[in-house]
Amino acid sequence: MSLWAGREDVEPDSLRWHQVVTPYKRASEPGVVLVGFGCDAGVARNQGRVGAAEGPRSLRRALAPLAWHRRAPVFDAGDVNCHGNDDMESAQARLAERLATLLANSQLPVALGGGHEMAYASWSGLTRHLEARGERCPKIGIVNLDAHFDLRDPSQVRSSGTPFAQIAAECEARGWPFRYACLGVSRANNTRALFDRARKLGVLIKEDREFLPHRFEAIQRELERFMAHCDHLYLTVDLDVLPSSEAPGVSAPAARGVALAMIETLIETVRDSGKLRLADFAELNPSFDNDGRTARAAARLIHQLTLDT
Ligand SMILES: N=CN[C@@H](CCC(=O)O)C(=O)O
Repeated sequence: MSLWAGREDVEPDSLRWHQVVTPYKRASEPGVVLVGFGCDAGVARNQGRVGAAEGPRSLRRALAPLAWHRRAPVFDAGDVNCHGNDDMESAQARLAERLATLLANSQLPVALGGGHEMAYASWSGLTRHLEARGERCPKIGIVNLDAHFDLRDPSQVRSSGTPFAQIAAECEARGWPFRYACLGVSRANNTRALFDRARKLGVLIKEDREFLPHRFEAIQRELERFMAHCDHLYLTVDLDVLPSSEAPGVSAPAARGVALAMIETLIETVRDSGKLRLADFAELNPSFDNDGRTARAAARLIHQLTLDT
């Protein structure tokens, strides 16, 4: 909680996040709950640049000074931390458990990463919650804003590059539909094998180069059609979807990426669907974050996602 500090304005109605965020308690009224995932074991296993374990602290620092425009509260439920490479699966299980509990308490969890291996934990938490509620075959839509499919074959090693392949396999085992939209993917950074797997799995694919001003409305309509066929939405944002000029602090900076302005609009579209159950923001690596640009961009996106006015 010590990270929630900063400037205080004397004028009335001038609150900032750090003055409003309070520790989460089981009896807290419904609101947004932040949970950190201090883990980059998945990035290490995926041979990426480690450092994302420090992401949650940096994200809280970037959120703290932002102006407060919400009506409903925001709580901080602390961090789930990973203790070394061999602890990744256990950390994912702990995060899943915490998210399921928050969902059961009518909260909107927003998880702060951490490597993108957190996606498997987020989906597992939502699944656990829906199963406990007796939903037999929920249509969960995953909206992933990402330069990468993260559909690598998990049979050898599970990592930040495998969560959606793990989720697809679990959906198949349960007889559930796998509804996955990957928006912003880079052809140059995903092999043919990954594109083939994505096509076989029926993934809604939008490449980074399709995000042009005159095509953007059509992409939004496609996203709306995708969401219309889902009961519940899980939004996951890998910050490497942004251009490296806007997000240098990630494991794999994007040469092209999708502009923050467009990503923000997509996030608002998901927010306004009425179906959003949880969200996460992955891969922030403060060691490479010149001038805190990536943390600021992520904080702005979280701010927009959680606006309730
Ligand atoms: N979550 C990121 N996944 C990317 C990472 C690529 C990289 O670090 O170079 C992937 O597996 O392709």
